[in-house]
Amino acid sequence: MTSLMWFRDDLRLHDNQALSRAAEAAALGDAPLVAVVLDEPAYPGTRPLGGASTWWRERSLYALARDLAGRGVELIRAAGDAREEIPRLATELGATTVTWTRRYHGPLREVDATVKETLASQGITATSSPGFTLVEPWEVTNGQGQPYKVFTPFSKAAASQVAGDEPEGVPEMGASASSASSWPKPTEPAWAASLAEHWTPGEAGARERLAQLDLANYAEERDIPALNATSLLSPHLRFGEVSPREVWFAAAEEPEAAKFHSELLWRDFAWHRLYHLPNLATENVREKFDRFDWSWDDPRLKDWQAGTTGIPLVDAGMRELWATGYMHNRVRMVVGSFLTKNLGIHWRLGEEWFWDTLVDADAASNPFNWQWVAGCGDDAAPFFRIFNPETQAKRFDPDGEYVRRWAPALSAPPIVDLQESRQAALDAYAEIKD
Ligand SMILES: Cc1cc2nc3c(=O)[nH]c(=O)nc-3n(C[C@H](O)[C@H](O)[C@H](O)COP(=O)(O)OP(=O)(O)OC[C@H]3O[C@@H](n4cnc5c(N)ncnc54)[C@H](O)[C@@H]3O)c2cc1C
Repeated sequence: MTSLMWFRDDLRLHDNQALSRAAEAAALGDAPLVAVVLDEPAYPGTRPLGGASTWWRERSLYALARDLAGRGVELIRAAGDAREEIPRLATELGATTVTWTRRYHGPLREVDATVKETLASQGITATSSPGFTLVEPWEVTNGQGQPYKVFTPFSKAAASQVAGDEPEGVPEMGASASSASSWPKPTEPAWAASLAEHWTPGEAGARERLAQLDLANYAEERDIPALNATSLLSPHLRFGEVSPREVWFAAAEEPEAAKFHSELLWRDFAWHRLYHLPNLATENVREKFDRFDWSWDDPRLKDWQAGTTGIPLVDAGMRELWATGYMHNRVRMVVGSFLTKNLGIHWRLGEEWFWDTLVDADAASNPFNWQWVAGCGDDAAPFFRIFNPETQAKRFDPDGEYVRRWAPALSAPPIVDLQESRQAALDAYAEIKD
């Protein structure tokens, strides 16, 4: 008789509703609580984690295994298709219940539904809990019962539903003694050495960031990339090392929480859209963009990736990304606009590079924001809004501090003329405009 907790993108002990339910089931049945993580294959319609995310996950799992061992709970690691592995493990461990936090991408929902059915056929109860988003994606609908396509009405409806109940603490897990974790320490690939200087993956690192949350100047300074004015919580939220609900409540204590709450709701909106559009990473939301003449084989993609375009703000952003696995949001918009409009390269190639290199790469926020920048998403920036990187630099990095930090010496001349390429993009758009 065992209660099995299956950890996925919820690598935390605090405010983990699934873990609390699993611990309750263990206490009720006077049974041990056992935890498992599964290295799953890429199912059709999903893709393997990128390099930076894999780096992060390994460290986060190491931290989780230690935290659980400190409470006497073993974290088991297994690999394979969840539809076979979870029922097999549950039987092997004599589990009567299996508990997990819900995931919202269509192909994974199908996997989870099959796991649930198979467990039920074996007489094992499967329980799923919310917690990855602030509100369940299907619970926010407009007056006609339809999903939202526009952020502002979505955010109003979602904000009114954010649960009023306080985040939960760490559940009592019933074990009398802590044990040493035998989880192997992850090896540090040479390419990732600089990532380790910037981040502490795992719940302790997430809680430290949360404790530092200071929103006093957030609304005015969040767009200035040289300042550390944003929370830097995105990778911690991506891996569920802190719950969005806990972040929401912590922010509510701060002055001027509204702007920050609205950013958290953008995350929920991206998941709302992915829930309803499972092919968000591969298909233009607005179909007329299927006729747009984006390039798939422009050699300048390599300059963009390497931060050698000769455009200072773009190069600084791409180098920040390579060095840290992160890029400031304002600069993400600038490099995205530059790639898709000035260089005319397909947004999917930019999205794939971000997928591989961002520590916060997530299946909803990344394609959603790329489609937003490229102009082909719902509620996207209009295509003709082409960011001029020089004007953006004057406005948001007036002293050049951010550019000096990441791209102090620029050798190459610009690979594209900003004015000419802007006009070419507008002309290409006129062809598909209707
Ligand atoms: C082209 C592009 C790609 C992006 N890819 C990702 C991605 O893969 N993963 C990701 O988490 N964010 C992505 N973003 C959104 C945003 O850039 C990051 O969430 C933000 O920079 C994270 O920094 P922070 O935690 O300090 O943000 P804060 O300003 O402190 O915001 C708090 C939280 O709100 C959420 N948030 C803020 N802005 C957005 C947004 N535009 N969309 C969705 N959620 C948001 C994040 O969870 C963030 O941690 C992308 C933006 C662009 C323009």
